[in-house]
Amino acid sequence: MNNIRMPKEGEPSHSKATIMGSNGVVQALLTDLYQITMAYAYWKSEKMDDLSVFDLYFRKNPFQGEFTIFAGLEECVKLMQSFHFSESDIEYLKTALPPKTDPAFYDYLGSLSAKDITLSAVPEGEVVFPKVPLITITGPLAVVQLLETPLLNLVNYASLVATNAARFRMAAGPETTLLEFGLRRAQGPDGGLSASRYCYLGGFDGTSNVLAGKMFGIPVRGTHAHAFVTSFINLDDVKTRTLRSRDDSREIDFVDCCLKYQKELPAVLDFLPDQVMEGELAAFISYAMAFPEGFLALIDTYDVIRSGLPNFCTVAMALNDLGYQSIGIRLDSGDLSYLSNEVQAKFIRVADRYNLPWFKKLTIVASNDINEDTIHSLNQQGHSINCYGIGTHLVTCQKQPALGCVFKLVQINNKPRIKLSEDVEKVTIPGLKKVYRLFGTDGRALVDLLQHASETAPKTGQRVLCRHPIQESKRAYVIPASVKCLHEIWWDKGKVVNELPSLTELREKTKESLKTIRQDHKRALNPTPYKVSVTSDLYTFIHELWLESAPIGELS
Ligand SMILES: Nc1ncnc2c1ncn2[C@@H]1O[C@H](COP(=O)(O)OP(=O)(O)OP(=O)(O)O)[C@@H](O)[C@H]1O
Ligand SMILES: O=P(O)(O)OC[C@H]1O[C@H](OP(=O)(O)OP(=O)(O)O)[C@H](O)[C@@H]1O
Ligand SMILES: O=C(O)c1cccnc1
Ligand SMILES: [Mg+2]
Repeated sequence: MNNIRMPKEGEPSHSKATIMGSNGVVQALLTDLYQITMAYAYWKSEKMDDLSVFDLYFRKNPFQGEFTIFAGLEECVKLMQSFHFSESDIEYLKTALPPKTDPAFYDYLGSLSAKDITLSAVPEGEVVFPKVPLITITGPLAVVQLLETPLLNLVNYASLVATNAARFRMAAGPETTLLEFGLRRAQGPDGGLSASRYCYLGGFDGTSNVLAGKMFGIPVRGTHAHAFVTSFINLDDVKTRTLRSRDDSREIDFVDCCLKYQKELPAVLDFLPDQVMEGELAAFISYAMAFPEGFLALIDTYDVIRSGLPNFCTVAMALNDLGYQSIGIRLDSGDLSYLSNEVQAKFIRVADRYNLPWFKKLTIVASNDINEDTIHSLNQQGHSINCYGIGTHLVTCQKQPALGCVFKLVQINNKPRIKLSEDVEKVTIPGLKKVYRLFGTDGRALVDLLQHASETAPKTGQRVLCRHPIQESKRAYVIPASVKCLHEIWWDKGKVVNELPSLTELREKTKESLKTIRQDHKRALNPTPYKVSVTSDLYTFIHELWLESAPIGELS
């Protein structure tokens, strides 16, 4: 069945890592040229094996929000598994780098792998905040440098679109079905596939993208388009007229049955039979005969109230005579609040007149350029929509098309490094760190705390001073009711060392993680920023290194 239905318990039938195999485009050459030129210069200066630590993090939450969903980690770990330069990669690089490049560099490149890399990261699907290292990579400088671009590429869009999806989910509420319809508008084929995958992770229920269904086990859902309706001119276009009942006991002339209801229903629905479009009725009959168990009709091709809705009810009642319950309708234009309420009111009339309670619960799908604000506005106005089909705004993240994750060197050969900036928010937090999330007694997250890797972990019930990393006066004592170390190691010594959850598990994780975040951090309008802080020791250390690294100016 291809029509919309609620996902069944246990769907999708998704198996772990094997079918989620990394995208073939993700490979060592999917990097910026400057990573390779830097690798050459590191190699020439014999720095390539310096033990480096890089943090991947973002500085600002997207969509004027105060939270982000971390996504893309599985693909990052898979990149570690596959990272190497093939012979043909190296042949190509010989043409791209200057002719005087030392040929021994190519032998070095050919020998590289991620076997000496350690990747620690926040679990995928966790809610995360600015400045917190989402991923920390430790390993030989040249290799880690080469990983910068693909890692950022894998995390930025995945996290952005997962966050967007989570925001749509929060706007729509937990009971509304959310379907991703974005493939046609996505940024290319890979953008489309990633969108489907990470929108599901962020809380969508299904996708229209069939390849994403096959690759990732996401439930595939869909209705039909206006073309299907406009391709039928009149009832002569219905070639087969008979349909068997659901229990297979009888066969009737389905078109005649529909015409019987077309005569009967005006008394219930107040429509004029001569105003309904015959071609639309023919289209609905044909679709219903193809999918009698899953009939859902797009009713806005001509006129929702005068034609689409009466035609749907006509066909749905005829199907009911044969024991089939229809699924519902889709609206793709007009005032979605008004129209959905009108449709629901008419469904109630039919339900009451024919004593068919399920008619009150038919699915009302709304689509057409829907964004987060539209959903909030519809909620305010009142509506009867119980399913949204969302494409363009969701997958292109039109409200904010990029997340600004960066990848910064924080330590080299055990020496912490700092990158200064005129913009204090851009100053890096030096050194190998640990990240803890401190929770209150209500189970809600209070603050994230960064500290030196060597400091002892904060303890439940013990007061800890949490300082703003930059602003001296901003600090607070926190007594956590519980403490969680946010990072886990996923890749070490050439092996995946942690179980990679299935996509369904990641979706669940996202939902659970969001529950631990206070509502005021998640609200759509002017949300409260969540606090990300550092320990006193780390604060002092940052500021000492800052002063050490900033030359003193002279006024003359
Ligand atoms: N009640 C509503 N409140 C706020 N926004 C709405 C409401 N109903 C629909 N919208 C949004 O308003 C926009 C209307 O789109 P548009 O101006 O293209 O008209 P349309 O109804 O699609 O017309 P058509 O497709 O027939 O040209 C869409 O983005 C839709 O999501
Ligand atoms: O509006 P979106 O959020 O992107 O959702 C997907 C859209 O794609 C389909 O039609 P399409 O936009 O191709 O044509 P239409 O505008 O004429 O309906 C569908 O009817 C939706 O309107
Ligand atoms: O199935 C649908 O209704 C659908 C799929 C993609 C885009 N718009 C609508
Ligand atoms: Mg459209």
